[in-house]
Amino acid sequence: MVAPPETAPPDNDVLWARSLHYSHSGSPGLVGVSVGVRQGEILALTGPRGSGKTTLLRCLSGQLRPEQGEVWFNSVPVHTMGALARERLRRDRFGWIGPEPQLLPELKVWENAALPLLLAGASHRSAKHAACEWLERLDIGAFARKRPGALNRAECQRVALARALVNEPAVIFGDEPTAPLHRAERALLLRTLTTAARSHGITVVLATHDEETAAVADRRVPLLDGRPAATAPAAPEPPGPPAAETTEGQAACSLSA
Ligand SMILES: Nc1ncnc2c1ncn2[C@@H]1O[C@H](COP(=O)(O)OP(=O)(O)OP(=O)(O)O)[C@@H](O)[C@H]1O
Repeated sequence: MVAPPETAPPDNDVLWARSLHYSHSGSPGLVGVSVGVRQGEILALTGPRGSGKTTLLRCLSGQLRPEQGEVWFNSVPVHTMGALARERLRRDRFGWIGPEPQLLPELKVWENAALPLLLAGASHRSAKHAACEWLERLDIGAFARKRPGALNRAECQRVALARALVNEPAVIFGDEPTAPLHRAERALLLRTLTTAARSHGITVVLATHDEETAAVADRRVPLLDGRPAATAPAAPEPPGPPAAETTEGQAACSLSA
């Protein structure tokens, strides 16, 4: 009998990553990040620009293979999978919503929303049915037969959300999903995403530097310079600024932490 690997993830973590390292053409993106995400949890990866949130999200979702470390989805080791298997995993079990909707302009709205199902080989009829149901739930059913060009930015982002939800994924990854939206649109998208996730038991991992977006999460994992913020090396002491500047600097630090 083959002994289970020593590093197998805890049972209640749907995603689990250990000691991830990744560099972009030699410059460090992730430096030893570990994180576990529980079933049904909404987790926010927070931190300033360039702190490694997107790189971590892409490693967790199988888009990037870490140079070192492990990523597990349930009991499946994602870090040892080949490109094709990771592609299938992403298509069948994961949903993705990025800062731009990235809809195909030549396809109708429902076809855009149905893409993961159509690519997985679902019948045209069942894919259309599922896509239209999600578009209705997200209050954009009326646009199903239009092209994306007829929709505004917030409506397009909701189509992207329908596409992320259409295969009822185990995990949705959101990379700054509210970035292109105004305040009211942002709140609506977040409410829609969290309601859909809670009602369908979908786990959500959000990368964001927006406080309002992070506030919907059950838990936050702050990153800094590609590391968990708590373990990032402290910045060198600046040479003694005037008292007023020190106060301002401290306020800026506490906002970005
Ligand atoms: N394709 C790339 N080529 C080179 N360096 C990259 C690339 N992508 C990311 N990096 C670098 O890796 C580090 C982490 O970037 P990453 O995009 O993961 O951070 P982030 O926290 O998501 O930032 P942002 O909010 O700006 O997207 C940064 O220093 C960034 O400049």
